[in-house]
Parts: sequence; C-alpha cells; structure tokens
Amino acid sequence: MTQTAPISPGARLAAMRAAAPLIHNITNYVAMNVMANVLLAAGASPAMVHAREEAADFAAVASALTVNIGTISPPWAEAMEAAAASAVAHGKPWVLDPVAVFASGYRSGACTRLLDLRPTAIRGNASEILAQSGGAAGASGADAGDEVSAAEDGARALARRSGAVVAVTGPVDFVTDGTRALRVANGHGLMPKVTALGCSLTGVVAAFLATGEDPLDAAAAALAFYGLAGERAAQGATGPGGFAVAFLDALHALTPAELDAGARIEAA
Ligand SMILES: Nc1ncnc2c1ncn2[C@@H]1O[C@H](COP(=O)(O)OP(=O)(O)OP(=O)(O)O)[C@@H](O)[C@H]1O
Ligand SMILES: Cc1ncsc1CCO
Ligand SMILES: [Mg+2]
Repeated sequence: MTQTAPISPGARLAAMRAAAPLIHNITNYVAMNVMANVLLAAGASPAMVHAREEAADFAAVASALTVNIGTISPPWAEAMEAAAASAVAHGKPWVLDPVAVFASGYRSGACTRLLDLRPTAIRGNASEILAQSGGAAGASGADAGDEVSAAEDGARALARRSGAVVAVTGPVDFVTDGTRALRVANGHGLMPKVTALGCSLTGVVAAFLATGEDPLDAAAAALAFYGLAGERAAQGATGPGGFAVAFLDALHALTPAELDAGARIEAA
C-alpha cells in the first residue's frame, strides 16, 4: 500500500480560500461582528443566522456550522439543536464552542443535548474543556482559569466519548481525536486580551473542516494559521486595540507558504 504524504497546513489554507466556504454561525452577541470579520479576513464566507424558524434550513445549505452558547437563551437553544441535527443529516461538519459551560446547570444541560448531536469538533479554552469532560473548572466566566495541560486528559476522554475532535486553546493549543494528539505552539499573549477571538477561531476551525478530509489535521492547521496571524499582528502593536485591527490584516495577508514555514505543530 502506498503511503500518501500528509497535507501541509499551507495547502489546507489554500484549499479553504479557494472554496471560500459558507459558514453558518449561531454565536453570541459579543462575537457576532468580530467573528464575521475574522472569517472574511481568513477567506471564508460567514452568515449569522439564529432564528429557530430557519436555522435548520440554513444549516442544510451551508458548508459548515458553528454553535456557541455564549449568550444562549431558550429560543436560541432550540435553533442550535435544530441546526446541528440538520448539519448532521446533510453531512456537514459542525463545531461546538461551550462558552462558560460550567457557569450554570442551564448551560451544561444545553451542551449535553448538543453533544448528543455529535459535533465534528469541540473548541474551547482549558476551563471549558475541563468542565465539559467532567472535571472541575477553575473559572467562573468566559476567560480561562486553568492551564491547557490540566485539560489534556479530559480532552482525550471527551474525544473518545463524543467522537469529536477536541481542541483546547491557550498559550500552546492541544488538539486530539482521542487516538492521536497534537500541540500547536503558535499564538501571542495579546490574543486573550481581545474579546471573542476564541469564538471566532471556532469559525475558522469550521472553515478548515469544510474542506478537509481528516478533522484532526484540519483543526491543527486552523489553529496554527490563527496563532501565526496573532504573532504577525503583535509585531508593532502597542496594545489590544491596535492588535485587533492588525490581526484582521494578518489573517488576510498570511500566505500558504508563510504558514508552512511558521506553523509549530508537533505530536503530543
Ligand atoms: N497566553 C497566550 N499566548 C499565546 N496565544 C494565546 C494565549 N492565550 C490564548 N491564545 C490564543 O488565542 C486564541 C483564542 O484562544 P482562547 O483560549 O483565548 O479562547 P477563548 O478563551 O475561548 O476566547 P473567547 O471566549 O474570548 O472568545 C487561540 O488561537 C489561542 O491559541
Ligand atoms: C464576554 C462574553 N460573554 C459572553 S460570550 C462572551 C464572548 C467571549 O466568549
Ligand atoms: Mg471562548
């Protein structure tokens, strides 16, 4: 049997941009504008569609779906479940972002129901993945209060249990399908100082999944692309405000060759 060479992160970026996949996002009020601009700068086509009356229809035609519980309320929860079920029924990948899942029984109940709908990937910070995998999170809100290393065993277990690729983000990202695991060391300390950059990354992961065959390598390529854009944007930025603007420019400007040269992806 011939062994095929792994697809490079740069090739995955080029494929994503060539496809400009339509990404359906049911996300929070904070992230909506940031995330749409991030997806456009990266090369995808965002649509924020959350009415329960149309979410399932839209998920059927989009290339991928993201579901983010950041500002969830009952009508939105209905739309999320209908959209996720529709994505699965139509063979479209979907990504769950369990924002502050530990904060209330309402949030954790919503995520339990969404997990039953078999997301292709789950992306969260260390506290969110720790809680989603059954551990005790050291955070109360949307910002991480735990180290990525503390969530790695839970991420592996969650991946095996759910069938999803699980990405834990932080200073060094960890991503696993339950069998293989990778660490992605790209990124910059200004990234968590701009709200919704994690939420927006969930959309970029979905965009890479929309064009990739293997979700683990596609997710790792998305994480490296995002982190490397953060590194570029930080050069010359004096704080979070200028960084946020430069980050969009860096996502737009980063080339596939630059991603192949700058991606720091290693087996974990
Ligand atoms: N200290 C850090 N150093 C380098 N990169 C970081 C750091 N913290 C986060 N990142 C990067 O920031 C991006 C967003 O991840 P983060 O874990 O902050 O998401 P989040 O907590 O879900 O964010 P939000 O909920 O505000 O959208 C990822 O690309 C991650 O690698
Ligand atoms: C700050 C905040 N609050 C609810 S969602 C959100 C965006 C970051 O997750
Ligand atoms: Mg988040």
